[in-house]
Amino acid sequence: MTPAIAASNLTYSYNNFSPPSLTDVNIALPPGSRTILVGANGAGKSTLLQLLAGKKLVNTPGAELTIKGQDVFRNSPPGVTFLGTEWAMNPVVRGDIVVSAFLDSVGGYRHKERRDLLLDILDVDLDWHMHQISDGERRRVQLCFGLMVPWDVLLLDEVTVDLDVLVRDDLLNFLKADSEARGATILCKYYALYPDFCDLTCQTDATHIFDGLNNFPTHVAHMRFGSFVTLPTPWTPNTDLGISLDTPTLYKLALQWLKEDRDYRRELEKNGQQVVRGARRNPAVPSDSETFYRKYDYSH
Ligand SMILES: Nc1ncnc2c1ncn2[C@@H]1O[C@H](COP(=O)(O)OP(=O)(O)OP(=O)(O)O)[C@@H](O)[C@H]1O
Repeated sequence: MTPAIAASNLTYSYNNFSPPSLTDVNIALPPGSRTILVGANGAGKSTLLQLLAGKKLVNTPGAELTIKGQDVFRNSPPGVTFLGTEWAMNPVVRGDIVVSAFLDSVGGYRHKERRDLLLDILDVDLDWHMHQISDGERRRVQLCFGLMVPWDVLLLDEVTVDLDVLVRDDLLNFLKADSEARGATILCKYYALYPDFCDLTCQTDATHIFDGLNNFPTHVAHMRFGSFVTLPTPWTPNTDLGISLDTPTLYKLALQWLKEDRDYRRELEKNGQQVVRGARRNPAVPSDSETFYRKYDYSH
């Protein structure tokens, strides 16, 4: 079966001076899967999503990046939706335009049923003026606009971050049901802004009132320094991912992976293979600002 999303021999650098942001990435995601990418800040998650969306050209010899079997840059496949945060910065969507007029102007009438369902889920007021709403409200309008056209592959980069918890949960349930009903594929970043509802509502087992993020993915994957430490792997709360979790939830898994990332990085720092992060605490060495400002000190 042709994978919905595939990358092979993918190495990518933003410029010639810095190390690659992705190194030899090889993944294949089946149609209908919902994969969550876990990894520390800077691991390469957004870079991968943007490359898959065809927003940047990969020019490494031998690298291949396909969606539904088609090259994402040279032969852009139809039915791919990428939703990223930069949309909200666009002056057009911050202008004095009423939401109903905005949605009409982008063809909302062609997808009435999905548009209306999304308007309800995302709790959007059609009379809002785009320049007078909060970031989270603007994000809801973006999601309504971006998701009303049925997609085969959905690439989500951080767009659920500023939704309130209830709207986020309803949206995840919609996305899961939609992907199951149409066999559509989702790839997104994991954001641990708050624990899964499962963690909040019960301590001992996985039965809970809300589905939350825990039941959303079919696959989870772990990225570190531009590579996959764990390739996309089928996820159920009982999945054996080589870690011991008494009540495995996505939140606990992500926390454990991120701790491993930090330990790994600190080990590299100790061995001099990585620039040391955090404050510089050697008192014998004045900081740059101290050296500069000492000459202005009154006591001198
Ligand atoms: N425009 C850019 N120019 C140069 N390097 C970049 C640029 N954008 C990202 N990088 C580098 O690429 C690496 C991967 O960044 P990326 O944004 O893909 O990480 P991420 O996993 O999505 O991080 P986060 O969770 O913080 O959003 C980082 O080391 C980052 O410094």
